[in-house]
Amino acid sequence: MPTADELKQMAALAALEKIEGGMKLGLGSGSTANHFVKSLGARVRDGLDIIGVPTSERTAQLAKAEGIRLTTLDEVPALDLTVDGADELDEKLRLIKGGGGALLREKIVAAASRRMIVIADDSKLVPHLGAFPLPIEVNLFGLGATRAAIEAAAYRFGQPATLTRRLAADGSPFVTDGGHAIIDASFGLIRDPEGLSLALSAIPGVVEHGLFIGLATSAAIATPDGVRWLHA
Ligand SMILES: O=C[C@H](O)[C@H](O)[C@H](O)COP(=O)(O)O
Repeated sequence: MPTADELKQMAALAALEKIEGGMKLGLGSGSTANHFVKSLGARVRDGLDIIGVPTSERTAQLAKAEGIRLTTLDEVPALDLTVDGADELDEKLRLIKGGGGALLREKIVAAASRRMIVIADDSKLVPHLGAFPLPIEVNLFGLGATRAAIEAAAYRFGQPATLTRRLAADGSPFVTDGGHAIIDASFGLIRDPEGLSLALSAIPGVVEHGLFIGLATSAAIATPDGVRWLHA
Protein backbone atom coordinates (compact mmCIF):
# COMPACT_ATOMS: atom_id res chain seq x y z
CA MET A 1 0.00 0.00 0.00
CA PRO A 2 1.60 3.34 -1.00
CA THR A 3 1.95 6.01 1.69
CA ALA A 4 0.20 9.39 1.34
CA ASP A 5 3.55 10.90 0.36
CA GLU A 6 4.12 8.24 -2.32
CA LEU A 7 0.66 9.02 -3.72
CA LYS A 8 1.51 12.73 -3.86
CA GLN A 9 4.68 11.86 -5.75
CA MET A 10 2.67 9.69 -8.20
CA ALA A 11 0.29 12.57 -8.92
CA ALA A 12 3.22 14.94 -9.41
CA LEU A 13 4.89 12.56 -11.89
CA ALA A 14 1.63 12.19 -13.84
CA ALA A 15 1.48 15.98 -14.25
CA LEU A 16 5.15 16.09 -15.20
CA GLU A 17 4.34 13.98 -18.27
CA LYS A 18 2.25 16.89 -19.58
CA ILE A 19 5.18 19.32 -19.51
CA GLU A 20 6.77 20.25 -22.84
CA GLY A 21 9.83 22.33 -23.67
CA GLY A 22 9.15 26.05 -24.03
CA MET A 23 6.26 26.07 -21.56
CA LYS A 24 5.62 28.94 -19.18
CA LEU A 25 4.54 27.31 -15.94
CA GLY A 26 2.86 28.33 -12.70
CA LEU A 27 4.55 26.47 -9.84
CA GLY A 28 2.21 25.60 -6.97
CA SER A 29 2.87 25.46 -3.25
CA GLY A 30 2.60 22.77 -0.59
CA SER A 31 3.91 19.26 -0.10
CA THR A 32 2.37 17.82 -3.30
CA ALA A 33 3.53 20.75 -5.43
CA ASN A 34 7.00 20.38 -3.89
CA HIS A 35 7.22 16.87 -5.39
CA PHE A 36 6.34 18.36 -8.77
CA VAL A 37 8.94 21.15 -8.48
CA LYS A 38 11.66 18.67 -7.47
CA SER A 39 10.86 16.29 -10.34
CA LEU A 40 10.65 19.24 -12.74
CA GLY A 41 14.08 20.35 -11.51
CA ALA A 42 15.53 16.95 -12.44
CA ARG A 43 14.08 17.30 -15.97
CA VAL A 44 15.48 20.85 -16.25
CA ARG A 45 18.93 19.62 -15.29
CA ASP A 46 18.53 17.05 -18.09
CA GLY A 47 17.94 19.89 -20.56
CA LEU A 48 14.20 20.67 -20.46
CA ASP A 49 13.70 24.36 -21.24
CA ILE A 50 10.83 25.87 -19.25
CA ILE A 51 10.31 28.99 -17.17
CA GLY A 52 8.25 29.17 -13.98
CA VAL A 53 6.33 31.65 -11.86
CA PRO A 54 6.34 30.54 -8.21
CA THR A 55 3.19 30.89 -6.08
CA SER A 56 5.04 31.43 -2.78
CA GLU A 57 8.41 32.45 -1.40
CA ARG A 58 8.96 28.84 -0.30
CA THR A 59 8.33 27.51 -3.79
CA ALA A 60 10.61 30.22 -5.21
CA GLN A 61 13.40 29.05 -2.89
CA LEU A 62 12.87 25.40 -3.77
CA ALA A 63 12.67 26.08 -7.52
CA LYS A 64 15.86 28.16 -7.43
CA ALA A 65 17.66 25.40 -5.54
CA GLU A 66 16.47 22.96 -8.23
CA GLY A 67 17.91 25.18 -10.96
CA ILE A 68 14.52 26.17 -12.45
CA ARG A 69 14.53 29.52 -14.28
CA LEU A 70 12.01 31.86 -12.66
CA THR A 71 10.13 34.92 -13.83
CA THR A 72 7.17 37.04 -12.71
CA LEU A 73 3.70 37.75 -14.06
CA ASP A 74 4.93 41.29 -14.78
CA GLU A 75 7.43 39.93 -17.29
CA VAL A 76 5.24 37.03 -18.47
CA PRO A 77 1.57 37.87 -17.83
CA ALA A 78 0.12 34.75 -19.50
CA LEU A 79 1.16 31.21 -18.59
CA ASP A 80 0.54 27.91 -20.40
CA LEU A 81 -0.08 25.73 -17.37
CA THR A 82 -0.12 25.81 -13.58
CA VAL A 83 0.42 22.64 -11.56
CA ASP A 84 -0.66 22.90 -7.93
CA GLY A 85 -2.02 20.87 -5.03
CA ALA A 86 -5.32 21.32 -3.21
CA ASP A 87 -6.71 20.75 0.26
CA GLU A 88 -9.99 19.43 -1.18
CA LEU A 89 -11.51 19.03 -4.61
CA ASP A 90 -14.81 17.72 -5.92
CA GLU A 91 -15.69 15.99 -9.18
CA LYS A 92 -16.56 19.37 -10.75
CA LEU A 93 -12.97 20.46 -10.08
CA ARG A 94 -13.98 23.04 -7.52
CA LEU A 95 -11.19 23.38 -4.98
CA ILE A 96 -10.40 24.50 -1.47
CA LYS A 97 -6.83 25.77 -1.27
CA GLY A 98 -4.73 27.77 1.17
CA GLY A 99 -3.94 25.21 3.86
CA GLY A 100 -0.36 26.46 3.58
CA GLY A 101 -1.40 30.09 3.32
CA ALA A 102 -0.39 30.59 -0.32
CA LEU A 103 -3.90 31.00 -1.77
CA LEU A 104 -3.63 34.62 -2.98
CA ARG A 105 -0.61 34.14 -5.22
CA GLU A 106 -1.87 30.68 -6.18
CA LYS A 107 -5.15 32.11 -7.39
CA ILE A 108 -3.52 34.99 -9.28
CA VAL A 109 -1.13 32.56 -11.00
CA ALA A 110 -3.89 30.03 -11.79
CA ALA A 111 -6.07 32.78 -13.24
CA ALA A 112 -3.17 33.89 -15.46
CA SER A 113 -2.77 30.32 -16.80
CA ARG A 114 -4.53 28.80 -19.77
CA ARG A 115 -4.73 25.44 -17.95
CA MET A 116 -4.42 24.26 -14.36
CA ILE A 117 -3.67 20.69 -13.34
CA VAL A 118 -4.45 19.81 -9.72
CA ILE A 119 -2.26 17.10 -8.24
CA ALA A 120 -3.52 15.24 -5.19
CA ASP A 121 -3.73 11.94 -3.39
CA ASP A 122 -7.19 10.43 -3.36
CA SER A 123 -7.94 11.55 0.22
CA LYS A 124 -8.40 15.10 -1.18
CA LEU A 125 -11.24 14.13 -3.55
CA VAL A 126 -14.54 14.65 -1.70
CA PRO A 127 -18.24 14.50 -2.64
CA HIS A 128 -18.83 17.96 -1.09
CA LEU A 129 -16.34 20.67 -0.18
CA GLY A 130 -16.14 21.98 3.36
CA ALA A 131 -14.78 19.39 5.77
CA PHE A 132 -11.51 21.31 5.37
CA PRO A 133 -11.95 24.81 6.89
CA LEU A 134 -11.92 27.47 4.18
CA PRO A 135 -8.87 29.75 4.40
CA ILE A 136 -9.76 33.43 3.94
CA GLU A 137 -6.93 35.94 3.48
CA VAL A 138 -7.76 39.21 5.20
CA ASN A 139 -6.09 42.62 5.33
CA LEU A 140 -4.69 43.40 8.79
CA PHE A 141 -6.34 46.81 8.76
CA GLY A 142 -9.82 46.45 10.22
CA LEU A 143 -9.35 42.75 10.93
CA GLY A 144 -12.02 42.70 13.68
CA ALA A 145 -14.61 44.39 11.47
CA THR A 146 -13.81 42.15 8.51
CA ARG A 147 -14.11 39.10 10.71
CA ALA A 148 -17.54 40.27 11.92
CA ALA A 149 -18.58 40.93 8.31
CA ILE A 150 -17.56 37.39 7.30
CA GLU A 151 -19.56 35.99 10.20
CA ALA A 152 -22.62 38.05 9.22
CA ALA A 153 -22.30 37.11 5.53
CA ALA A 154 -22.04 33.41 6.42
CA TYR A 155 -25.16 33.68 8.59
CA ARG A 156 -27.12 35.47 5.84
CA PHE A 157 -25.95 32.84 3.40
CA GLY A 158 -27.47 30.14 5.62
CA GLN A 159 -24.11 28.62 6.49
CA PRO A 160 -23.06 30.03 9.88
CA ALA A 161 -19.32 29.55 10.32
CA THR A 162 -16.84 29.15 13.14
CA LEU A 163 -13.91 31.47 12.43
CA THR A 164 -10.38 31.01 13.73
CA ARG A 165 -7.43 33.29 13.09
CA ARG A 166 -4.58 31.11 11.91
CA LEU A 167 -1.46 30.93 14.05
CA ALA A 168 2.07 30.04 12.98
CA ALA A 169 3.89 27.03 14.47
CA ASP A 170 5.41 29.25 17.19
CA GLY A 171 1.96 30.47 18.26
CA SER A 172 2.31 33.95 16.77
CA PRO A 173 -0.31 35.15 14.25
CA PHE A 174 0.32 33.64 10.81
CA VAL A 175 1.26 36.21 8.16
CA THR A 176 1.05 35.43 4.44
CA ASP A 177 3.68 36.27 1.81
CA GLY A 178 1.53 39.32 1.04
CA GLY A 179 1.57 40.47 4.71
CA HIS A 180 -2.03 39.52 5.48
CA ALA A 181 -3.81 37.39 8.10
CA ILE A 182 -5.63 34.12 7.44
CA ILE A 183 -9.00 33.34 8.96
CA ASP A 184 -9.98 29.67 8.71
CA ALA A 185 -13.75 29.39 8.35
CA SER A 186 -15.54 26.14 9.20
CA PHE A 187 -18.87 26.23 7.35
CA GLY A 188 -19.53 22.51 7.45
CA LEU A 189 -20.32 21.09 4.02
CA ILE A 190 -20.59 23.97 1.57
CA ARG A 191 -23.89 23.65 -0.29
CA ASP A 192 -23.29 26.39 -2.88
CA PRO A 193 -19.55 27.02 -3.41
CA GLU A 194 -20.17 29.51 -6.26
CA GLY A 195 -22.59 31.58 -4.14
CA LEU A 196 -20.33 31.49 -1.09
CA SER A 197 -17.36 32.54 -3.23
CA LEU A 198 -19.23 35.62 -4.48
CA ALA A 199 -20.52 36.51 -0.99
CA LEU A 200 -17.01 36.37 0.51
CA SER A 201 -15.40 38.27 -2.36
CA ALA A 202 -17.86 41.13 -1.83
CA ILE A 203 -16.62 41.84 1.73
CA PRO A 204 -14.21 44.78 2.02
CA GLY A 205 -11.05 43.59 3.78
CA VAL A 206 -11.26 40.08 2.32
CA VAL A 207 -8.22 39.98 0.07
CA GLU A 208 -9.00 36.51 -1.34
CA HIS A 209 -10.44 33.20 -0.25
CA GLY A 210 -9.51 29.60 -0.90
CA LEU A 211 -12.45 28.56 -3.08
CA PHE A 212 -11.03 28.05 -6.58
CA ILE A 213 -13.92 27.75 -9.02
CA GLY A 214 -13.59 27.50 -12.79
CA LEU A 215 -9.80 27.55 -12.62
CA ALA A 216 -8.74 23.87 -12.63
CA THR A 217 -8.99 22.24 -16.05
CA SER A 218 -7.90 18.77 -14.95
CA ALA A 219 -6.76 16.83 -11.92
CA ALA A 220 -4.39 13.91 -11.44
CA ILE A 221 -5.68 11.95 -8.46
CA ALA A 222 -3.28 9.29 -7.22
CA THR A 223 -4.90 6.13 -5.86
CA PRO A 224 -3.29 2.85 -4.76
CA ASP A 225 -4.47 1.45 -8.15
CA GLY A 226 -2.89 4.22 -10.22
CA VAL A 227 -3.57 7.78 -11.28
CA ARG A 228 -7.12 8.77 -12.16
CA TRP A 229 -7.56 11.85 -14.37
CA LEU A 230 -10.52 14.20 -14.01
CA HIS A 231 -11.27 16.84 -16.62
CA ALA A 232 -13.45 19.95 -16.47
O1 LIG B 1 -1.58 27.23 0.56
C1 LIG B 1 -1.30 26.06 0.24
C2 LIG B 1 -1.77 25.42 -0.98
O2 LIG B 1 -3.06 25.79 -1.36
C3 LIG B 1 -1.55 23.92 -1.08
O3 LIG B 1 -1.57 23.61 -2.44
C4 LIG B 1 -2.58 23.10 -0.39
O4 LIG B 1 -2.64 23.49 0.99
C5 LIG B 1 -2.27 21.60 -0.47
O5 LIG B 1 -1.08 21.34 0.18
P1 LIG B 1 -0.51 19.86 0.33
O6 LIG B 1 -0.13 19.40 -1.03
O7 LIG B 1 0.67 20.03 1.25
O8 LIG B 1 -1.60 19.05 0.96
